Amino acid sequence: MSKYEVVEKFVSINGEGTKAGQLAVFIRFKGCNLKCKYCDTKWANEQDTLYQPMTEEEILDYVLSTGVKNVTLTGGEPLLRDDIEKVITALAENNLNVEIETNGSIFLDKIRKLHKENVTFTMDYKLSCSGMEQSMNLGNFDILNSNDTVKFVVGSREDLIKTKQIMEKYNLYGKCNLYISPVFGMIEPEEIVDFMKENVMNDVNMQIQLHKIIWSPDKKGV
Ligand SMILES: C[S@@+](CC[C@H](N)C(=O)[O-])C[C@H]1O[C@@H](n2cnc3c(N)ncnc32)[C@H](O)[C@@H]1O
Ligand SMILES: Nc1nc2[nH]cc(C(=O)O)c2c(=O)[nH]1
Ligand code: SF4
Ligand SMILES: [Mg+2]
Repeated sequence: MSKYEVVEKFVSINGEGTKAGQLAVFIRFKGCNLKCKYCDTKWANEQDTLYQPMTEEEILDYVLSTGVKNVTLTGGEPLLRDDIEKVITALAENNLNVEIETNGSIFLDKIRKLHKENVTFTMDYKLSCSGMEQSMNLGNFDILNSNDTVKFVVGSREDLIKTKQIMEKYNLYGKCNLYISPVFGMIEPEEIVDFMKENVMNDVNMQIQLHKIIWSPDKKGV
């Protein structure tokens, strides 16, 4: 049985997305194929970062031991491993709500074809401030459904303008949950609200990462 490189596992309040404010178990996997300029988890992607090798069974046992029904697979980039579907299937078959935080560069078709209703994507669309926009797999917009989320992490007005353009170009309003999130400390949340009001952006959610308010913004394990 293959082992997955888990850099941290913890229970916290989900600070982001449609389940923000709810308890969730986090499994953070090592390594990423992108290098977003703003990444708040760079440490998880360094070659020499320590990790706990865990089988899918050990991951499942840990999640079940917490009694928490929401689980977020994140990283780093959780979908880097070809066999990650074994972890996803094991969790989904135990009636857990499985959220996959993914960076938008990996085609989601294979995981969607598992046909698990309780597996949802929270997919970033990387904007200019990340420096990774060219890595986006635009085919994913045809795969996402109303249970999924596209998250736009914005660091500037330019990013906000592009966000609106992408939402319109790919007709995302009403198709899936839409979230705009500030790059922490890089843009005032008020600027996002003003932009949403200026453009009457109905059906869009503005978020602030709750865990960076509850704890110190760079605290691990929360
Ligand atoms: C650390 S990433 C891991 C999952 C995946 N690699 C991705 O980027 O979606 C989890 C989420 O944190 C967001 N994030 C990373 N650094 C951030 C920052 N400095 N401010 C706000 N959000 C940030 C990412 O955009 C992503 O939505
Ligand atoms: N509390 C908390 N909620 C989160 N939601 C998504 C996270 C992530 O890093 O993917 C995250 C995180 O790092 N902490
Ligand atoms: S894709 Fe996610 S983990 Fe990778 S560098 Fe960007 S924010 Fe960090
Ligand atoms: Mg995080």
